[in-house]
This record gives sequence, C-alpha cells and structure tokens, in this order.
Amino acid sequence: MAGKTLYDKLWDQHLVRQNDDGSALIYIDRQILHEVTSPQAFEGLRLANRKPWRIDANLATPDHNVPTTERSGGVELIVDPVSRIQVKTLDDNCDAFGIVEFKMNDTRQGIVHVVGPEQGMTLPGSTVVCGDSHTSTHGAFGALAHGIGTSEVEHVLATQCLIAKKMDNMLVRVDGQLGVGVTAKDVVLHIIGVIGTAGGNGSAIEFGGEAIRSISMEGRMTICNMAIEAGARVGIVAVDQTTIDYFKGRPFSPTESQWDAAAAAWKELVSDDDAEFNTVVVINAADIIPQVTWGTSPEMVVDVTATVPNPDKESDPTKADGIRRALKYMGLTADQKITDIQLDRVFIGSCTNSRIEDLRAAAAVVKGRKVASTIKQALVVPGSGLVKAQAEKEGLDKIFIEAGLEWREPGCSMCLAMNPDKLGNGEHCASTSNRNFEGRQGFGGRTHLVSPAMAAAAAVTGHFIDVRELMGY
Ligand SMILES: CC(C)[C@H](C(=O)O)[C@@H](O)C(=O)O
Ligand code: SF4
Repeated sequence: MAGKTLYDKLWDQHLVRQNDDGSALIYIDRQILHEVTSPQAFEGLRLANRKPWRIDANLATPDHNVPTTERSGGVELIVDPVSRIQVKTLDDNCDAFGIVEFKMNDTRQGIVHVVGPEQGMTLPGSTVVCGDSHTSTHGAFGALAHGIGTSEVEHVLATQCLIAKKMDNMLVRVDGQLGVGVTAKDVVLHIIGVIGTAGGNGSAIEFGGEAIRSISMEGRMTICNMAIEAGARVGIVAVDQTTIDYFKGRPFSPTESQWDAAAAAWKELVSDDDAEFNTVVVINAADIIPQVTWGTSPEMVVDVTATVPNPDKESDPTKADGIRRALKYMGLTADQKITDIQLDRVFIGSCTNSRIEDLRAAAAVVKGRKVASTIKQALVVPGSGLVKAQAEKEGLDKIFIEAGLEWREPGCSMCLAMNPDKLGNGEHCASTSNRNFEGRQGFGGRTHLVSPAMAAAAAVTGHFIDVRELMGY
C-alpha cells in the first residue's frame, strides 16, 4: 500500500466518522471568528438554546469592517451603520458566550489569518476553520485549515465537528532556488498563472520542493493564503525546523513541559516518500520573476518584464473574449508594457502580505526614496497590532512616513471595500492583496496584485517597475 500524504494523515487523525455516502465527520481543533460571518451562527446557537461545546477552542477578532485611521473613540466611531453593527455584534456575542476576543483597540487585534498563527492558536497537526475563504493560510504550518460557511460556523461552535468530504491530493513542487528579489508572492502568482484559478478544484494542494523549504513561515503563509485563488480550499506545507521554531514562546503554544513531545509529533507531519498524489505539478524556481496581474482574475498574471496580452493572438475564442472584457474593465490596451501601467494608489497590507517580513521588504525599497507625485495615496496597513508594534520598534513606520506613505491601524483595509479604505472609479492600484475581481477594492477600481517589494517600487516610481532593476540586484 502506498504511503500517506500529509493531508491524508491530518484527515485520518481527525476523522470521527466516515459515512457510506462519502461524507464524513471530522473533529475541529480550533475555530477563528470574525465579525462578518459569525452573527447568524451565534444567533442560531441562541435560538437552539445551545452553548459553544469547547469555548477555549475559539478566538475572535474584528477585521473586515474596522477603520484603519485613529480609532481610540471605539466602535461608536465606525461611520457605516452596517459595519458598526457587525463589529458591535461580535463584541456582544463574545462577551455573552465567554469567547476570547481581541477587540478593535486591543493591541493583539488584527486580520484573523495573521492573528491566529501569531498567537500560536493555529498549531501544526491541528484542524482550523474560520468563516473565511483565506483560512487556507494556516495550512502553512502543516495544519488542515479551510474556510467554512456561516451555518458550519454554528455547527462547529455547537459540536466542535464538521461534516466534510475528503478532497483529492495535489502536489505543487517548486524545484531549485528563487532568484534575488523574487518572493513568495511571486511564487504563488506564478503558480496560479500556470495551473489557473480552477487548477486546484476539489484538491488539497501541498506546496513542496526546495524553493518552498527555503521560504520563511511568513512566505509560506502567503503561498497557502492564495491556494483558494488557485481553486483549492486547502493549501498545506509540510512541517520542518522552520515551522517548529516559529511556535516557540507563542501565547497558545505548548508550554515548556509539553514542548519536546509536541515538536517530536510535529516532525511526523510530512508526506511519506511513497505517498501518491492525484496530480503533480512541477515548477522550476529559476523561471519565476516578479509578477503583476493585469486582469480581473488572479490567473491573469504575467512577468513584470512582459506585455499585456493581445486577445487577437489567443486561439481559444472564450479566452479571447475574457481578455477583451478584462482589458476594457482595466482600461488597458493589448500589447502595452506592464511597466507602462500608471498607478493611482498603492496598498501594502491584507492577510496575504501584512506580516513583519512583508513590511520589512517594502520598507527596504522605499527607504531614502519618495512616493511619486502622481500617486494619490500609498497605504501601509499592518496585519495586527503586534506586527505594528514590532515594525515601530524597528523604525519601519518612520521609513514609510518619511517616504510619504500612510501608516495605519491593523485590519483588512483596502483589500476589500468593507471599510473606508477604497479605490475610486477607474483608479489603478498596486496591491499586495489576493483578489483582483471587478469592484473588489471599490466600485470601478482596478487592482493589480503584486508582492510588497513590487508595490513599494511602484509607489516610488508611479508605475510598475522590476524591483530587481530599481534595487540594482
Ligand atoms: C468576508 C469574507 C467572508 C470573505 C472571504 O470569505 O474570503 C473575505 O474575507 C474575502 O477575502 O473576500
Ligand atoms: S485581508 Fe482581504 S482576503 Fe484577507 S480576510 Fe480580509 S478581506 Fe479577506
């Protein structure tokens, strides 16, 4: 019998019951909650007169609707009534049910997918869910993590179990070493360019290979974060020493007396050498250079040195139509150079790229430079209050402010238009987030997905530029 993949192992370790119809019941170790997808779940509990089954398995924080400007005035200062009610409702529900919540003005508040790992709430070998598609982020730690719907949030709160169906196994192997100035974001955008936004449908993608092994935990989170953009609900990376080192001393990590046993168990969280995957995709790290999306789907991505595609050169009529539509929405012309795209705003943040390493990368580029005069706004939004504090300790805030970027409070911010940070109609934004759908960052807004270093380079030049060229790598 063939060996097991990491996904198989995690599944088997959490399987409570396998049903004949293919569905199964799996045990959920941790649930993370935010204000958008939890209100009806709590309401459901109330109506059924239930309590959460294991209160301390949950952690909550508001992120999507919080303003990122000065907010010491508390929840009442949220102008939009729907946003205000959502944040207040999360506060009230967590108070009522006794769930630990990092409220808006708690220094530990932030984007759920930054806060969970940072606190050690997400652990290797655990199952983690959240009513949010980018829960795939947590798979970077060798955890089985994916987004769930609101009714499932209620089910997990009530029973600590989830009805699920086992996915296929897919391996995306990135062989060789990444070049200087090429980051995890470029890797995942390149992968999506190769396999497409439906490439991972129905699969749990394990990211492996030499290049992935050499990437930090922050970078692995960036990659797993966008597994969902490749069609997979689950992205996963095997545990190694980098993973284990990340958890030392985090608030919810195993304590001193349990540490050795935990670390020994975590080391087993790798796919067996003879494990069989349903699909294997091999990518050569040397082929990856900084990436920029030009269209309205993450798979519409090219090298920064390339040109915008020409629909007349596309033989598949459906694809040609898709390119035409995207070019129209994006206000771009076929064959235009990517480096000729002028930008209006820059957004450095989101659960894809708002961790300390991302901020360091962006700061290294803007240091000693100024935001181009044609840029209306360049925002830096740390993923959590703790990331913000660390960045300030390192003086990164001063570098950003000095260069003319705005230094904000943590939250989802301009990743999606659920708070005051939005694009204007027709504006182009170099964004480190994960989705470039029509209207994602504001009505008529035009999103280009890039790495933090590339966004920073765009901020100081006003257009896309190969960051390796700017930095003289
Ligand atoms: C609001 C939430 C349900 C949504 C998600 O599930 O991903 C959001 O976080 C997003 O990125 O679009
Ligand atoms: S930062 Fe963006 S992608 Fe991440 S959870 Fe918030 S809205 Fe979703």
